Amino acid sequence: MAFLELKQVEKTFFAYDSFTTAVEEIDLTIEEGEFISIIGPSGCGKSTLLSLISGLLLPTSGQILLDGKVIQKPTPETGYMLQQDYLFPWLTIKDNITLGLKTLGKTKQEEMNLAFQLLETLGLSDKKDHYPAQLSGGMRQRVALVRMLSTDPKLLLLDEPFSALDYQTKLKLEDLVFTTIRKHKKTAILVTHDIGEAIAMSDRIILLTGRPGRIKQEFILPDDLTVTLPFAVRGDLQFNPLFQKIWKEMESLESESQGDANTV
Ligand SMILES: Nc1ncnc2c1ncn2[C@@H]1O[C@H](COP(=O)(O)OP(=O)(O)OP(=O)(O)O)[C@@H](O)[C@H]1O
Repeated sequence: MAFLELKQVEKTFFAYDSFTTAVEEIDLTIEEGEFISIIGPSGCGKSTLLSLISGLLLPTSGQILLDGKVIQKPTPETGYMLQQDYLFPWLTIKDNITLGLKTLGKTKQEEMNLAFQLLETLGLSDKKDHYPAQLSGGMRQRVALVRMLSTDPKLLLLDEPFSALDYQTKLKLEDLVFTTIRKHKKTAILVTHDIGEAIAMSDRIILLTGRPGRIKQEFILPDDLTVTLPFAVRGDLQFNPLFQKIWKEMESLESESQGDANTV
């Protein structure tokens, strides 16, 4: 049985006099421990696909199964990390990272240990009594990473988590997120506009067509790159040819993209 399975998934958004099919005919299987990136032209349904996998949205047709069970609503089995950190400004870092645990009724010290261990590993233990506004953008995203992992979800959904950061911080955080996710043997799906980031971080890249997004092509990364830190992958001899190959495919898709919503 596959860890995560998408079967003929379609999502259409209906408005009063129009409809938009964001994704269609999505068949995808992801094994436990895999790191997948989803790339594609702007508006092709990448975020919609993550929302469907998270259970925040339901498919119009088709099915999504996690560990053989149909996903029908958001559950603690799935963690989400977004471009914005959405930390609560009135809570300290400690309270922000333990909020999810408290919501699940996990308030014992041993149930909170993972959160505090992660805070330490990510160099933030001296910030636990600070408020989000006192932290830099990179630190806040590290807190968001801790918050996502502290409830020990099986599946991690990363929706452009580095895109609001400056380039240097982004590269450092890529390494940190990669190491943390691999160390905890999590399955992760990253949505990104950055082909380089997809190559540097994943085992496999899924390229979607323009809207409605369908799977156009899969790129399986060479084994040696998948165990190399993202920053070092960017300097590897295999990086540029891979980048060029995917870039060419992306470029051909940009020109094929459809316009806006269809009118009923
Ligand atoms: N809640 C919604 N209601 C109506 N249409 C929506 C909704 N969410 C997304 N869409 C539409 O679905 C399509 C796909 O949007 P989505 O945000 O998933 O694409 P994306 O690939 O993540 O975009 P980008 O690359 O620009 O971040 C777009 O045409 C968008 O306008």
